[in-house]
Amino acid sequence: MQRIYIAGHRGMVGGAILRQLEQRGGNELITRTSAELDLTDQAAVRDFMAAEKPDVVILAAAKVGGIIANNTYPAQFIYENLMMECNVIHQAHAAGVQRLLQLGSSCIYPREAPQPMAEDALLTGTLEPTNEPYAVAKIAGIKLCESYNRQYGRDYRSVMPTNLYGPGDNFHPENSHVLPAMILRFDAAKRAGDPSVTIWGSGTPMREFLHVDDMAAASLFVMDLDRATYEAETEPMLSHINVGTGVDVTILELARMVAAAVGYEGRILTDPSRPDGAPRKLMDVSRLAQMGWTADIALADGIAQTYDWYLQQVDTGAAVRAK
Ligand SMILES: NC(=O)C1=CN([C@@H]2O[C@H](COP(=O)(O)OP(=O)(O)OC[C@H]3O[C@@H](n4cnc5c(N)ncnc54)[C@H](OP(=O)(O)O)[C@@H]3O)[C@@H](O)[C@H]2O)C=CC1
Ligand SMILES: C[C@H]1O[C@H](OP(=O)(O)OP(=O)(O)OC[C@H]2O[C@@H](n3cnc4c(=O)[nH]c(N)nc43)[C@H](O)[C@@H]2O)[C@@H](O)[C@@H](O)C1=O
Repeated sequence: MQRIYIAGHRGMVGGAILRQLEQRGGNELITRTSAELDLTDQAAVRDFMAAEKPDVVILAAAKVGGIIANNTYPAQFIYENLMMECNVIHQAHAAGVQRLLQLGSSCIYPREAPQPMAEDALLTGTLEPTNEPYAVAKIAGIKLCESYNRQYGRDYRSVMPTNLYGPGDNFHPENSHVLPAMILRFDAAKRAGDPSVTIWGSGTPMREFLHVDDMAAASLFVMDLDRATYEAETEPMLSHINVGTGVDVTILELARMVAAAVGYEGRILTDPSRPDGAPRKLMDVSRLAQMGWTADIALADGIAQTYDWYLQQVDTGAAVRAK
């Protein structure tokens, strides 16, 4: 039995990891909401780690949002993420935690990185400006883990997810990521009988989408690897692993898929006044595949399942997260 602290257990990814660990059974799971433990508060995190002394920490808490949120609140994205990473990683070390898994993001890679983007593309070029502050914080997270491993012999691992979606996502009209925003907008247009739906940007950027249940499974797969296997695959100085499907679509293709899942038959218009962001960010997932993990949930199935979940929330009057 291990005592596992899941930071961010009410979020989309943390929630999925919590569900899978609960299904497994056999471990003691430790959780705190942000109201109970603000991870940007160094003293509070120090006291928590010292009192709880978990065996394993999973860092799935972060300041998260789509392209407009990243571009509108850059100070919050860099400050809160750096603080959470520094506090959780350093105080875990100070409390003797030997294994930690943290989540980064595919936006750590340069805007013009060769596609698909392999782990060693890190720090080889200029970042996408719309999310540079968030990406810098996520790169710092990788380097924190690498540094504690090098200096103190810790076993701190980093997974770099592609764009994620699924139950528990944030359905805010401005601040969310593209997939929940489209579900919200196409569903509302269908209900209102609107003749068209407008999506942001040119519709030409390409994105890769991974269902959150696959992401949770991949996170636990990486967390469970024995140290020799993990280090053989990551090399001592390269402590992060890409997680994705290896397949991407254009934003316009995505819009057509969401419209089909929702049953919306009107026109799809684009809005060039909104930013496109990175032209493409397809993950090279060969390392993780070599270790034995590949994604399971096809995008069309995942969208249909997420839309069912969304309708169930709306129909039962349960709150859909929108922040
Ligand atoms: N969603 C995506 O498309 C992608 C996500 N990621 C990464 O995956 C991880 C999880 O993201 P996701 O689940 O989508 O994010 P969510 O926004 O769904 O969840 C984030 C969680 O972090 C917690 N949190 C935020 N600030 C604080 C704080 N100051 N103190 C304590 N807890 C805090 C919140 O806790 P509470 O609910 O208690 O307030 C929240 O539940 C993040 O590292 C993110 O960067 C990477 C790539 C893509
Ligand atoms: C996960 C990732 O998420 C962010 O990066 P992003 O991939 O650009 O994220 P996004 O989901 O917001 O947009 C994807 C694409 O879709 C287009 N798009 C169309 N219509 C809507 C729309 O209605 N909403 C949104 N948000 N985008 C739309 C949008 O213009 C863009 O071309 C990062 O900041 C970074 O934080 C990060 O790690």
